[in-house]
This record gives sequence, C-alpha cells and structure tokens, in this order.
Amino acid sequence: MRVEVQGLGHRYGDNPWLFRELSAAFLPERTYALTGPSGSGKSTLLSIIAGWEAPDEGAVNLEGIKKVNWVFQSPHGMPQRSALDHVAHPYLVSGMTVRDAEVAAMSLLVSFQLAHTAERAFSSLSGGEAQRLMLARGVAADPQLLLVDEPTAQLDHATARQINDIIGQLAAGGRIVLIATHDASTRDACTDHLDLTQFAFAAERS
Ligand SMILES: Nc1ncnc2c1ncn2[C@@H]1O[C@H](COP(=O)(O)OP(=O)(O)OP(=O)(O)O)[C@@H](O)[C@H]1O
Repeated sequence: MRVEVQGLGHRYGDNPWLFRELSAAFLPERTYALTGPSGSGKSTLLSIIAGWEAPDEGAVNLEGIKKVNWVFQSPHGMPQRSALDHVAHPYLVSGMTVRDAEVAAMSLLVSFQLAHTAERAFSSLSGGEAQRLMLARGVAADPQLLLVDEPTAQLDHATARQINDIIGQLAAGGRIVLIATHDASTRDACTDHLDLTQFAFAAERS
C-alpha cells in the first residue's frame, strides 16, 4: 500500500503555478507534515490526492487504498449528540452491533485522551477536545489514507500540544496520514516532512 504523486503541477485558471514537478511517495504507519506558507497549495495538494481536484500536470497513484477520509480544519459535529456517539457512528455504519461499536469507540476515546468527554454533548467540548474528537472519528472510519487539514490552526499553543500528542496514533495499524500544517510543533510531531516551498521554486523557474 502506498500513495505516490508524480510530476504534479497545479494552478487555478490563469493564476501563477502553485507548484510544479512535485513527486513524492507516502507510506503506511507514517505521518507526513505538508508545510509551506499560507497560499502555497497545501490544501490543494490534499484535494488533488483525495481526487476532488484534477491536477494540471502529473498523476496520483493510490495503490491499495480503498477508503480515504478527510478531517477538516474546523470541527463540525452534532451539537446535542455525545462524544461517544460521534466516534461510535462510523463503527455502526461498518456493521458493528451497538454494544461493540460503543466499546470500540470508548477505546479510541481513551487513546485520544477523551475518555472524560464520552457522555458530554459535542457543543460542550473545548476547541482542542472537539478537534481530537474529529480525529478519533476519522480513525474510527478506518481509512487507509487519512488527510488532515490544519488541525491546530485555530488553537492556542497549549491546546495545540494536546493535538500533537496524539498525532502518532493516527497512523497506527498501517494507515498513511498526511497533515497540512504551518505549525512547527505539529510538523515536529509527524514522522516525515514535505515542504512545498521547493516545488513553488520549480514553478517560479517555469
Ligand atoms: N478553487 C479555487 N479557485 C481559485 N483559487 C483557489 C481555489 N482554491 C484555492 N485557491 C487559491 O490557491 C492558493 C493556494 O490555496 P491553498 O488553500 O491550497 O493553500 P494553503 O497552503 O493550504 O493555504 P493556507 O495555509 O492559508 O490554508 C491560494 O492563493 C488560494 O486562494
């Protein structure tokens, strides 16, 4: 299983190229920080890999990937439903019984340091808790490829640390994880780092 991008280049309409000649391989059990200044194309690269956006140049090969999941920058949940419900839902969808889904969800809440929130309504969670819950739900859906867009962008330093503490767990079980971020501490929590700046230079030369 691997994700490979070859010679990717993208621009929106007549705007300048965001990046060109972007080739990289992403492997299981690893978390990749995609970094670069605001506007460098981090979210665009995630969209291209997810298949939402067609690249102007190059190709994406998702080898052995059956399911892709995306965790967005701002946590969105069902205000009145509990944290446990949010994480149990993907298990229920996969066909588990209610009891098994709740046991599996509780175990994920524990490893994402959210056990104390299990019975609380989503609307009562702090920003950091809500973001960790979205990550736990993303993992519960059991994708082979997890795309995460700026998980710490809206959080203060201390809260961002709570997210960074659980980043290592996102790739458990052989998952490939790509995280767009401009937070240095989030980058350091990842196992690998791809800086888009170098591919912006390739675009400028063209
Ligand atoms: N659908 C679109 N049509 C036109 N321009 C777009 C579109 N989506 C993004 N852009 C532009 O492309 C550039 C790259 O956007 P993108 O969101 O990929 O960057 P980013 O590195 O993720 O930025 P940030 O760190 O601010 O989230 C930006 O200038 C953005 O305004």
